[in-house]
Amino acid sequence: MGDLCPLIDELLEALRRQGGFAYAALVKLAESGDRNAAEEIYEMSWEQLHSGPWNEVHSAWRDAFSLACLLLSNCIERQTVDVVDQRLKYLDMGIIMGGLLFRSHLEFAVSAAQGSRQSQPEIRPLASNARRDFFPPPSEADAVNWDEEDHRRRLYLENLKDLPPSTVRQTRVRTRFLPSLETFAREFFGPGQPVVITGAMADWPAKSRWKDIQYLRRIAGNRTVPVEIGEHYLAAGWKQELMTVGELLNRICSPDIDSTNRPYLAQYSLFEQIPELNKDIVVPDHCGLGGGEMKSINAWFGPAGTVTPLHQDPHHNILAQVVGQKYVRLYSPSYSSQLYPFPEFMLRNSSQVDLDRPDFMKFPDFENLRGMEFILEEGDMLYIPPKWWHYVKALSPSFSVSFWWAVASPECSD
Ligand SMILES: O=C(O)CCC(=O)C(=O)O
Ligand SMILES: [Fe+2]
Repeated sequence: MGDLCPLIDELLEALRRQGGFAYAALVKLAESGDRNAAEEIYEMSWEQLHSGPWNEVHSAWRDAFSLACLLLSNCIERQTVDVVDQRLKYLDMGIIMGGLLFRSHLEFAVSAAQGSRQSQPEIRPLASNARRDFFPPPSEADAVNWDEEDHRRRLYLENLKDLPPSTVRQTRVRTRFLPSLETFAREFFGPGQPVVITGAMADWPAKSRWKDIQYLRRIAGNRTVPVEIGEHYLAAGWKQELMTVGELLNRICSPDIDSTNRPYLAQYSLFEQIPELNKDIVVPDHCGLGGGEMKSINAWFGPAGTVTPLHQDPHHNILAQVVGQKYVRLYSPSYSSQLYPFPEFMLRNSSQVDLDRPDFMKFPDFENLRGMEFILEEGDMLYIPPKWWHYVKALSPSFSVSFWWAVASPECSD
């Protein structure tokens, strides 16, 4: 723990400046490094982390939480049966909820813990009802032509009943097979028009690897991640839970999923936490356009039926559909007032209109609004320009990756 000392001193100084009772406990911890002190800090910082809005939690408390996780993971007795799993649990908690001060120590400890597993047998047995490959290839017999002009945009009959109703015929999105960067920039990026890019994911290792449950279990099965539970983030009863990827896979394969317990690993920086999965994806060249910077690369992984309600984001977005299919509805930002954004500041980028159960009495301007609707197929990339409203529903178990980037102009700096 020698190299931790300067960082602990830095943390102590930050907390001392903040004042409060934690300082004394941390001094004790720094001096003793014993388990009781680590537990004390864990509990104190956990309480602070949950004491108010996330962005108001002082960063020193997040760092204190990371440190406690790091120390506690080190305290797991070697004789413990699932010592690696328990260590990883603490380390992942530190990575997910903690600050950045001890991040590299946490990551190093993850590698060390995993290295020590080499000789141990494979993780957990599959749930009895789980199929090995839970993404069976679509059968032609189940498919209907979705659009006369575009036979590839098919819809699976069994899912038709679950799609959001439309009162007007929505328009199609434009589709391009492997457009050059120049074409993409001129026709879509520049004018701010969405497009489905096909054929651009052939070199993604993820395309074959992520269909295999055993692969995901092997790489990430015992890693803890934050999972959303419920219909969607605006619905009553929605919550977040920490669980391992193994547990998430069991739930995705379970026949008992309904809107109250549907899990969704949504908008999560999985590839920072698990760099091995990062090797399976390829950052699209498009994300360099505009000379700006990558804002975030997020995973979206869940069973059929996950919904992301109608909302807009401030960044350029390439949503890459790695496994499965998703139904997408898009509306231009020029229709924002007809989409009735929530008045509350925190929700102002979400529409009050529930696309699955639209209330035309309450939101009359929405009734005849024309958007785009289509199926995002496996291997497709959807470009969503900044501020375009989007609603997304998975039609099968699905794994997508979003790339958000900003251009080097004041309009998108946040
Ligand atoms: O795939 C989803 O469920 C939503 C994706 C999304 O909202 C985004 O990439 O910004
Ligand atoms: Fe979004």
